Amino acid sequence: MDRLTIIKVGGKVVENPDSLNALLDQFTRISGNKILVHGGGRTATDIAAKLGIETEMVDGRRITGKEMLDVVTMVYGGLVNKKIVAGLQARGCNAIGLTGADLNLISARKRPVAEIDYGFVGDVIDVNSRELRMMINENVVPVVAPLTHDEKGQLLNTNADTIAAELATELSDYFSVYLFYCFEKTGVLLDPEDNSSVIHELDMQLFLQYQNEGVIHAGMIPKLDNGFRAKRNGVKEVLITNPENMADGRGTRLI
Ligand SMILES: Nc1ncnc2c1ncn2[C@@H]1O[C@H](COP(=O)(O)OP(=O)(O)O)[C@@H](O)[C@H]1O
Ligand SMILES: CC(=O)N[C@@H](CCC(=O)OP(=O)(O)O)C(=O)O
Repeated sequence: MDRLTIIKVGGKVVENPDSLNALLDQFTRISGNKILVHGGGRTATDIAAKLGIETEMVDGRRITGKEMLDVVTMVYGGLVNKKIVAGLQARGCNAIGLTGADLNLISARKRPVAEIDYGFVGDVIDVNSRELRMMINENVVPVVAPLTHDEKGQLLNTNADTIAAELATELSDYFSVYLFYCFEKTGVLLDPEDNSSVIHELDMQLFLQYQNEGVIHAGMIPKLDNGFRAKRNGVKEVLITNPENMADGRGTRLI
């Protein structure tokens, strides 16, 4: 099977022009089939605040009311996605920006209300990769925003780490998929303040242990849950890394 590299880039890298440029430089250098999935949570929070809309996160997921859904649609589907596409085109990389609604790429259902009402947050039901594969085979580079739809006209907000894991899993029927979660630190760290304390290999048992000890917390927990799920479901390699180290395969490898 041919290799496919999927890079997911997080909000802290995206919001800073220098780190975004570094990421786009590295991404352009990756040879062969590739997809970029982006977040942008921090940009959405900033723009929502400017509009007087408060952000509330629960377990790394944004409570997405009607107004917040409009903000994330504009920020992820518009501002962030198109900035990245233009940046890649400037580097000679023939990118196309997509949400999960485009080409019916990712359908989802609104998360049922339990103890918490997440609002317009979508849990992925299906990934339709047919047209995506046609594009990849034509050397077009998809840039995917963290928005899904319910096939009845409702857009939904879905975590970008989840989008990357779902795409990687679906595409592993057709490609040998390498999934890189790229964020602002060098990998999963023993000490979150020390970039030299990278855990080079992480298995499920160690993940649970570090989670219990509080070494791994916050946004890193859902990221690793997604990464391990992708690995269990056929993705060849999952690496947690940063823009500088991703090309060399340095960071935390899930085993
Ligand atoms: N052990 C750890 N190593 C590295 N980061 C960690 C760790 N535990 C918690 N984190 C936190 O997880 C965050 C990454 O998760 P998140 O903000 O969701 O990333 P992204 O921007 O890619 O969506 C880091 O910014 C860091 O604060
Ligand atoms: C449901 C949900 O939480 N969606 C995320 C989607 C963006 C995202 O995941 O961005 P990062 O990768 O930058 O964190 C959010 O709105 O924050």
